Amino acid sequence: MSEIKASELVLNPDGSIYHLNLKPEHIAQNIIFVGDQFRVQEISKHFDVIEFKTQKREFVTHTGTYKGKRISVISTGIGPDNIDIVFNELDALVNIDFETRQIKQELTALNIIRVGTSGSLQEHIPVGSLLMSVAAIGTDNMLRSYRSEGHTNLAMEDAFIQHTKWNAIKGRPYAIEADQELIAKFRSSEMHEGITITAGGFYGAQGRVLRIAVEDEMLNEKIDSFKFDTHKATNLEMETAAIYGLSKLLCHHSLSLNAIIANRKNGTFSDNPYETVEKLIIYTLDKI
Ligand SMILES: O=P(O)(O)O[C@H]1O[C@H](CO)[C@@H](O)[C@H]1O
Ligand SMILES: O=c1cc[nH]c(=O)[nH]1
Repeated sequence: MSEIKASELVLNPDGSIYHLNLKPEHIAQNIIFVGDQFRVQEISKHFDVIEFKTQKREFVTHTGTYKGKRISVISTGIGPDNIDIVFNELDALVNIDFETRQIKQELTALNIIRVGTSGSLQEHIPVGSLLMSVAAIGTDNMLRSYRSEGHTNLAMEDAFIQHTKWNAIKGRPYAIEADQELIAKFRSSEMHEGITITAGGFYGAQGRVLRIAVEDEMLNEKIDSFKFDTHKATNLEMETAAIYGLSKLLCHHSLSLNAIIANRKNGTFSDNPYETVEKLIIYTLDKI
């Protein structure tokens, strides 16, 4: 096997991976992703001990233990393009030997839980709710750079395209399920469940109009009435489908949990988003 070149697997002078600034020994097998870098400390403040901290750009990592369980919390920043960076670098940390620059014979699967914020599309899921993404549909195209055939749910993609009369100029949405064992572990009566729509932007891509007209002004209403099997499309955010897609391609286990801070149906935004995020953090740490 030929070695992966310096231009492809980029390491810093100290041997850490390029953007995340991490070496293999710095990360746990259980990982929590957050978007906002300041949310990392809101999670690690609950740890018994923090053994390691680092930051480069928006990528902050704290590794420690919570009730004896080793966990790393990593901020991804905003959007699927950032997930591409974080996911590939995390996978390299566990599955590529940095000395030989070869893929390891024995691969490690990470458990990744996203603790994110999101906007609900449904009247019955108000701000302040918690929601688990049982599946996600990405409208951002990030996964389409990879050979994703055979990994995505074609039937769900087709149903979504048909239901929304999706304009092909925006690319083909990709649909992926969450890890079934993690769904079972995190399920409870406190948690709504639904299909999350991951957008490549906060404004036009989520149907928000300030000064520029959107390509399809009815899109959110069409998404709001989309149902596949037993689940409805419930919420919009910017990372989940990308996480599920790369997890599937690289054989990791992922689940995305959402603190609902906006309700697009009735036009409301939470007065106290941090309270809902804190509720989700406690919920996650107690189940992980
Ligand atoms: O709160 P985080 O985790 O960043 O998640 C949501 O908030 C950001 C937009 O404000 C996007 O990243 C979206 O997915
Ligand atoms: O509406 C929302 C709220 C949070 N994050 C998003 O991406 N969209």
